[in-house]
Amino acid sequence: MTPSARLSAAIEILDRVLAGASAEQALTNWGRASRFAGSGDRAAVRDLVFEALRCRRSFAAMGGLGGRGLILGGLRAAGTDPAGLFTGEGHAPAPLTEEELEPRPPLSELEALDCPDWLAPQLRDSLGERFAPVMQALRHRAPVFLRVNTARCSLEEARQRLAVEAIIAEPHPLAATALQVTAGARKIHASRIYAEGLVELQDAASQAVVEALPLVAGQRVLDYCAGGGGKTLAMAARARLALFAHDADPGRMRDLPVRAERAGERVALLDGAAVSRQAPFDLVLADAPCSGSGSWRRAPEAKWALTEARLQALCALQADILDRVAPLVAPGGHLAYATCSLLSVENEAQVEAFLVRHPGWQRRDQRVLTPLDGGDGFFLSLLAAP
Ligand SMILES: C[S@@+](CC[C@H](N)C(=O)[O-])C[C@H]1O[C@@H](n2cnc3c(N)ncnc32)[C@H](O)[C@@H]1O
Repeated sequence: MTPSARLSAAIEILDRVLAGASAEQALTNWGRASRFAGSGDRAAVRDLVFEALRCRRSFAAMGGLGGRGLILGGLRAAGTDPAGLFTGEGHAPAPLTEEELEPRPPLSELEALDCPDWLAPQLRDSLGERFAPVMQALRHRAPVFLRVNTARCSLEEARQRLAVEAIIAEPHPLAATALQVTAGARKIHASRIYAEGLVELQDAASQAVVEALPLVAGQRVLDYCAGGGGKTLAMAARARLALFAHDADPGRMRDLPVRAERAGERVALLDGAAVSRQAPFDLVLADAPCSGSGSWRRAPEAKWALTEARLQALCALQADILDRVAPLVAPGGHLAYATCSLLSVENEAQVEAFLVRHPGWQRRDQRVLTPLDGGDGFFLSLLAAP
């Protein structure tokens, strides 16, 4: 595909996303219908689509809010003259209209930061002086991290084995298990070391959260919002635990048994009734559903889909989950509350309110990570039961 044809493909996909399709689904559908596109084309189109979604507000201000406008705005933001690519020849987008050629006003601060107006006060309050740098960081592609299963393989051994398959990775200070992949990331899924369960794709901040948990061999541990089980498996690699996983949507844990087997671990999946039967636990991790604001680099659509009503509903759900898991913790045990949110209303405020509702509980540790630390934004509060 020519560079212009890739732009046309991205425009078509973005139009579908703006009409309500998920980016992943729209990219998959386009890929299936475009057998002519090679792997380089697919990767380039994917990058164009995700960049436009991360920078949706600024690109729209520079080009217009539609697939064509976003791609146009993205070219202008990069200092590329769109006229050379929007030629109308072959599969290129049509030439610019007179309206598209009209000068645009300079970007406002929030436009330039790709920040929704309604959320800016909360993000400013939550992040303080880190507000602008964090919002800037969220406009760029997230790094790729691997978690090395250090129960079975050292970081250096993993690094060398990856290098043999042309995957270049370096240790990262956020977590002792983390390798940041600097080249060859697309080869990871097909690599032998991945098939053997010695490495998993996992953000470094997620790894740091698990590293901060007081896990000791022999403990009974419940991952209450397990999802795909990224943190469940990271906990399994830290110590020999009796490990249980639950999720309100059991379908999300579908791949967990296979992933656990690949890692050489055992995890018992529990439905709601089984959770009560198996309680109490020495540690319950509640990696709660949240705005996802810490991971907007990876899932940029979530930034534009979030509304005030949705945020309120998420906060109510988080409080409900905290109240449900508290009685599952053994006396003196721990409840670890985590979110990938940057908003204090989902983090510190949620924990403060829990401590008021549950006298006797004590906060033992609390950490806030932002993309400025290298990985996704994450919050962890470790609470000790009376
Ligand atoms: C942030 S995700 C978990 C990610 C996962 N821990 C990981 O590391 O891959 C939150 C999960 O909470 C689940 N969830 C939502 N409401 C819940 C509830 N009331 N009880 C338990 N899980 C819930 C969602 O289905 C979702 O899988």
